[in-house]
Amino acid sequence: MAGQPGAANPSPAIELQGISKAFGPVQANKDINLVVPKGTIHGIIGENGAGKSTLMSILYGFYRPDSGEILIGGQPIAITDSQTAIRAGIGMVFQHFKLVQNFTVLENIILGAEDGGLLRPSLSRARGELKRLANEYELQVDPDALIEDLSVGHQQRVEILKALYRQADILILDEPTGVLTPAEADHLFRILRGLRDEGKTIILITHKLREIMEITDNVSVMRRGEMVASVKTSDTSPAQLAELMVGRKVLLRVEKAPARPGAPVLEVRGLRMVDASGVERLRGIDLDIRAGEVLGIAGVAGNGQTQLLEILGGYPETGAKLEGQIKLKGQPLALAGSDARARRQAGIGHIPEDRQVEGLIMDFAAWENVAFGYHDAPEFQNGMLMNQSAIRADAAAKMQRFDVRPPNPELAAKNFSGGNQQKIVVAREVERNPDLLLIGQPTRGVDIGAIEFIHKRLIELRDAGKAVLLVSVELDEILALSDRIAVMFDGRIMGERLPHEATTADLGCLMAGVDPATTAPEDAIPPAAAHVGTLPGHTG
Ligand SMILES: Nc1ncnc2c1ncn2[C@@H]1O[C@H](COP(=O)(O)OP(=O)(O)OP(=O)(O)O)[C@@H](O)[C@H]1O
Repeated sequence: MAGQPGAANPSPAIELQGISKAFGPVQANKDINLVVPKGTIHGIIGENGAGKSTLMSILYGFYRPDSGEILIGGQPIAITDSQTAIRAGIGMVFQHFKLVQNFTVLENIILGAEDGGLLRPSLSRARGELKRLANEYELQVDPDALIEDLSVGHQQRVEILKALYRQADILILDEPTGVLTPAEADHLFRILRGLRDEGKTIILITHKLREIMEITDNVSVMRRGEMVASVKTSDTSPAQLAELMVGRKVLLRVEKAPARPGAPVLEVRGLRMVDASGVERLRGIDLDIRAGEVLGIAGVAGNGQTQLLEILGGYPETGAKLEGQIKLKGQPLALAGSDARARRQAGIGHIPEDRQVEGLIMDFAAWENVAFGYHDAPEFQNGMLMNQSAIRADAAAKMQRFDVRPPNPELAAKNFSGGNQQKIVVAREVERNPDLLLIGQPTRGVDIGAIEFIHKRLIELRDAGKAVLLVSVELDEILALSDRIAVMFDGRIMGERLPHEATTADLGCLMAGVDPATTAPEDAIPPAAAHVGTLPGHTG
């Protein structure tokens, strides 16, 4: 193991000694040692399933370690539950927020703080304190807004405020930028730097090496349950970190030959959608994708991309009104009354943006999820019955090929790490060889080794003459995979570019609703677009 950064510091903020934790046969953490000096930002990276979330859950009192010791500020402490962690000054911002959706911001912030006997605030004192924290840390949010009405970026602010309200000195953030726009990610980083500069200690779990290089002081690498290195960020490089994580060299770019587009596979004309509350989400979309090409749709989340994928995939939002035409290989597809099953049978595969809600049934075993939507395929039938052993064998083979870890088809989907859940969905859809693959945020929460793998599979599908519609908020990913790029803004396609002629500034303008081709140069770059050039990504 490389030298522990700051090991000479007499009382680091956090010290973990020999932490181990098993879940049945899976050794999620194995004899982990970690030292995090006070007042630093410490990155933790590692492949999906490496054990990062387990380690942080131990620190936050969700799991008890099987063995090992935790020291906070030099003092040994038994963190038996999250109230103990909170009292020890630890705050956690989860990947999937833990806020009560139909409570207000203020209610969420004080919720739980009083049970711990930490603070017994009157509502007006709490409101005053919240205002002070929000101003001090640039975390403005309306205290009376309901959580369900806030954007994900603002919900995350509430999570951070909640930790600060409980006087956290140590803040753990698990994949905080996965759901943020580039501008929101920049803002978050400014806040984290500010917190560090006033002496708080921050642990950041991320798969994005660019973020590690940009914001952390030290970085620790986990592989298969073990801590394999802890280094000063300025002494390392993305390529070295990638190799430490995966145990081999990783291509940090996509290799592909020029596309050879064939006949049109998908033709969309004048697609409009008004949602159940009367908001027009799609305002007349026209697009074409040919066999053998990837059309990338760039855009800030929330500009209609989700609705487009859902409509094409056959499950528009309940109560939505639709208009327009969709043709698949020249055949019109019904807009009304369509369903996901019919679309699959017609040759459309779909990897939805939110794997936990739409891609998987979390309580079902992996083998059931690998067959999900395809269980009536002839090879899975045994007369009138489902051939469960064929489905299990098929799932095991696909999980093996996609390197899902652990490769255990009997494990419930919820017990796989986030990235491995995504691999299960990708394996299911890609291996069906659809004529058209719809794919939303394919690599959200996925480690670099798996990104390399998923990108390769998508290009192979393209090279086998299939059409791919890729929606991603990661501009790096759009630029690396697409043969053509369309930018969506406010329910419309703002413009189309070829990847070699697209610049991030140009795409950023389109993403902010300005077409530089039709706008005077001095007006061309709106402030929101200026952040796009610093989009956090994986390549160094
Ligand atoms: N409650 C559980 N029951 C069974 N196995 C579990 C449980 N929680 C985690 N695991 C397993 O422990 C291992 C470590 O998982 P963990 O979630 O800590 O990984 P991670 O590094 O955070 O991954 P990711 O980057 O995908 O979020 C994985 O093999 C996972 O399947």
